[in-house]
Amino acid sequence: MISLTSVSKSFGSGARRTVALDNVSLDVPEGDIFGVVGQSGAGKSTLIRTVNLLERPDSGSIRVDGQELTALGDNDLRVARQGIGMVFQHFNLLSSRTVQGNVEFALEVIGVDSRERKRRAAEILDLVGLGAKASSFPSQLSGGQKQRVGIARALAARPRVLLSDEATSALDPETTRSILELFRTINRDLGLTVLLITHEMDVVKTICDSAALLEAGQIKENGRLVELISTPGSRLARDLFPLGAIGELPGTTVIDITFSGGNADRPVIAQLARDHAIDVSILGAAIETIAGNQAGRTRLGLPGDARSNAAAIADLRAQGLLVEIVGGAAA
Ligand SMILES: Nc1ncnc2c1ncn2[C@@H]1O[C@H](COP(=O)(O)OP(=O)(O)OP(=O)(O)O)[C@@H](O)[C@H]1O
Repeated sequence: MISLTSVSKSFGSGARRTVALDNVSLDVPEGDIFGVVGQSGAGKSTLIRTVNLLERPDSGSIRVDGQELTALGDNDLRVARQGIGMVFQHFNLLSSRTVQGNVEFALEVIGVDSRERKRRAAEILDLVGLGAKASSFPSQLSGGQKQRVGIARALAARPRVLLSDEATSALDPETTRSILELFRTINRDLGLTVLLITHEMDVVKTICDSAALLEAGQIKENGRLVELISTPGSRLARDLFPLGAIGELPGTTVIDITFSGGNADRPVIAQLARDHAIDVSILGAAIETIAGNQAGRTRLGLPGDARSNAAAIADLRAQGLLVEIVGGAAA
């Protein structure tokens, strides 16, 4: 649905040149909720702004819903942008207009007539749960309600794609959850493809089907969450199940076991004790529901070095479990 191919963008020139996007290629499948994560300055905002050409890339191609946007003239681009809604961190509402007026404004600028504007705005405000606030002004709303107006406005032109630029970053955890649920509803009921950027792993964990890790303008990892969590060494997977630092454990091999889907309920500890006579220490555990599936990571301490635990580790791997040796006694 969204395809970025070899997209690069830099700002400034000479010694002051900053490369914000460095040869980025990314495919967001239709109907997906796709999260791009990265630290401050990684290039997330620049990336999402290139998708509707709010930021024009220096090179590369951008296809949305089958259309090559960089090849379009101004008029065609204006029409194509109607298919791409955008939600912002700071809502960007018009303070002099009511809630209804803010949503209608999005339709006014694309030439929808007054009666149809009213009808559609009322329908969308109901969808986002703000029907009762139609005649309030933004200053009379909570942060979460303001963001619902932002979402209603983004949906007004009936887009096929929704871009979210840190939409929940200014909201408290409970409000964040309700807005993320709204994204999920919109995605499911309207079939919208959602591309969001965030610096919060919790957002990815809660609603994303797929994610990409952006670092210094480059995509370092990218894929469906269910696949990433069973990819050895995945940093995204590690961030989804943070188990903290590994302390000093003399004479112990430390392993992380990742469970997902069908193997989430294996009694591995009992089995290690029974089949290999190992006294296992549990050093940490994180269980989450990722993309609708239960998944988790358990950190175990096994007495002895990696070589003396080789048979037990091979046994776990033979059962299809992802086992990573993350620390421990030298062989
Ligand atoms: N208009 C601009 N002029 C100059 N430099 C810019 C501009 N926009 C972004 N940059 C630079 O490009 C890099 C990427 O910025 P960007 O805002 O895309 O990162 P980000 O990951 O969204 O960061 P944050 O999470 O802090 O918003 C940064 O080094 C930033 O300073």
